[in-house]
Amino acid sequence: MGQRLSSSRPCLHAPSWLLPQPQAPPPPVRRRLALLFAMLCVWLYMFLYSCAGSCAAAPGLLLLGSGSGSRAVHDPPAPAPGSDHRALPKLLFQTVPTTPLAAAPERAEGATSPEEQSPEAPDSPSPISSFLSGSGSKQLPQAIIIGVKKGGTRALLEFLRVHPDVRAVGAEPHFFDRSYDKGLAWYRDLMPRTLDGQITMEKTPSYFVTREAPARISAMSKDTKLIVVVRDPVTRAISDYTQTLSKRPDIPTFESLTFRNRSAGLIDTSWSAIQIGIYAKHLELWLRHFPRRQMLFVSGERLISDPAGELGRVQDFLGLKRIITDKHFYFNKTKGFPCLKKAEGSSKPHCLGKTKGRTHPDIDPDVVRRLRDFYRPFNRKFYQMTGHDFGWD
Ligand SMILES: Nc1ncnc2c1ncn2[C@@H]1O[C@H](COP(=O)(O)OS(=O)(=O)O)[C@@H](OP(=O)(O)O)[C@H]1O
Repeated sequence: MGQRLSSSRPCLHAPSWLLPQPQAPPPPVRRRLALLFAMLCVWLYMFLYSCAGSCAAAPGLLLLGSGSGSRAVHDPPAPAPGSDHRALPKLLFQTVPTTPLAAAPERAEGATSPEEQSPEAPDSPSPISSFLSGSGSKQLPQAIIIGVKKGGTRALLEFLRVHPDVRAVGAEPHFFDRSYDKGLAWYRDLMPRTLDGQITMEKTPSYFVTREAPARISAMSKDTKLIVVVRDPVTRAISDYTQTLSKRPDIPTFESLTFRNRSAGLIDTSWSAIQIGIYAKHLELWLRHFPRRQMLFVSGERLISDPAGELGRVQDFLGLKRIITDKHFYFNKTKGFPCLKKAEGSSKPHCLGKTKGRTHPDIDPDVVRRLRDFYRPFNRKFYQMTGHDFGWD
């Protein structure tokens, strides 16, 4: 273009200084402008591309949003000496009460923390992602984090959402336990839009202990992949209690709630904080509807000590490219937990909210020991059922 301009000048048969000043900037400037424009286009393209699957989390855009947004063990379970192993067979074959936790006092005040419904976990697509996913559609989830309460389910979902091929509803839908009568169309409408190749996910930790959930999820799709984040049941129970205590500071002590009869050493298995941790019993019901290969058990402890390692297993299980790696995490000393260097749809570091990673009250070591003895046979059974020793004993 620069050449054409200069070659046209002699045609005017006039000295160049007599010619009118050129309208367009000199060629190098135009070249630079063109380059700048091209770079802007590339940047814009990359921005829109990265937003297609993730801008739902960009708070500034939400207002404009239009939609809703080891070791393998094969040994037989061996009850430890002194443990309450008499309870094992009975509990394993007992049916879990209908929506058991809903009936428990802890559930009355809501199992979900405010975080579960807060904008920290938004699920509405941004205008940009809506624009780009105009061809996208809402799908029923192909994978669900079904539990366990206080296992680390929020951390797992927030970490997974970094993956461009994962779209997840932020709040807990509680469809298969509380809202099943609303129907699958209602449930699907809660989901974010997805493009081809993207996976739709949700997490509701109470599903794991809801008797009807396995059959209901299987009726939706037998192929649904199920993820369970499990954590030492004793620590889990204390975490559960800590959450309740934060809302109702007047509740009895953990120690007194633990026992039906303390001097007789009888553990109160009707207390949901205790019952949820009998993982083997709950798992039995799931295995009646789903093959084990369709379930992934994530260690809540390793999710803290090695988040990238656990996320690697989860990505493999979901058939996703391993995109989330160590590079995505840093350890935040103040929080005392791993955090994301960049949250989904943001360039800022992101730790989970203050309801995650609470300080637990000190519990009488004797009660902790008794609980460890109580859970040991159930844990062993669980290791055997899952093929993984989670190392809680
Ligand atoms: N990265 C990171 N940051 C903060 N917290 C983390 C993280 N990874 C796992 N955890 C643990 O997650 C526990 C809460 O579990 P859930 O998210 O499943 O709780 S809930 O059932 O949804 O209420 C929470 O339990 P508490 O420590 O008892 O608060 C944490 O220990």
